[in-house]
Amino acid sequence: MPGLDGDRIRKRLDDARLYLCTDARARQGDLAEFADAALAGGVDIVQLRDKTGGKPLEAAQEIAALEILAEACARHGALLAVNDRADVAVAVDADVLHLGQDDLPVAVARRIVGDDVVIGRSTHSWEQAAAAATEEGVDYFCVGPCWPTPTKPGRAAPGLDLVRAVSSGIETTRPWFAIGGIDLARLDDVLAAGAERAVVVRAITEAGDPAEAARELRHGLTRAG
Ligand SMILES: Cc1ncc(COP(=O)(O)OP(=O)(O)O)c(N)n1
Ligand SMILES: Cc1nc(C(=O)O)sc1CCOP(=O)(O)O
Ligand SMILES: [Mg+2]
Repeated sequence: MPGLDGDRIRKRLDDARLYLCTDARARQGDLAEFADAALAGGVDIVQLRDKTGGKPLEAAQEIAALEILAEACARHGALLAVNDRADVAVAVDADVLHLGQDDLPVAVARRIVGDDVVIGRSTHSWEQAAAAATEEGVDYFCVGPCWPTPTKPGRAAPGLDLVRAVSSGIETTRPWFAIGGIDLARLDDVLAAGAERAVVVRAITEAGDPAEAARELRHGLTRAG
């Protein structure tokens, strides 16, 4: 929720279970309606991630879409996340900035966004996850892909083996999320591997009923603790 201080954002991050990444271009004008539905279903964090056709959004389009998502997140008490760009996160007063291994270094991003934005990191190996669990400036990390996914073509999947290894072998107070190929049918396997939080794209963006899809996923995650 834009306007929260870092402590409150970190508390909400701790409580978060279901994280949605959504595009904007493919939604053809229904971004607000779609976001409201997903949030009503129980999504805790919404990230704008639009790489349709392999091309990121232009900054002006990205900010316009983020303003729509910011209003929806404010209506539902959810956190707004920006992907990749620290300048855009500042521009829209986002709660969260998500960085991959090839994005801005965390220390550089932290200097740009300050302490009241939480920073997340993608990880795809034990070494990267162990680093994200301790690196200064990182608030949460993601582990995956759990399965190969068309949403991130070319990204080799370490699979649930990595989720199991992180769950049993990395002691951290930082929240971490499983990602990649997760849907309702696979959720029990993700939970059994030791994850308590999940990031999804298609499981909600491609659902006929995004509110119901989010509700079922959130229910599964809540049941697991
Ligand atoms: C919550 C979340 N987790 C992972 C990613 C992937 O980040 P990255 O590896 O930088 O790839 P792109 O999404 O930027 O293509 C993410 N965006 N969000
Ligand atoms: C954006 C992204 N990052 C990943 C990672 O492993 O870091 S997997 C992924 C795509 C996840 O999409 P879906 O839920 O549609 O499979
Ligand atoms: Mg990235």
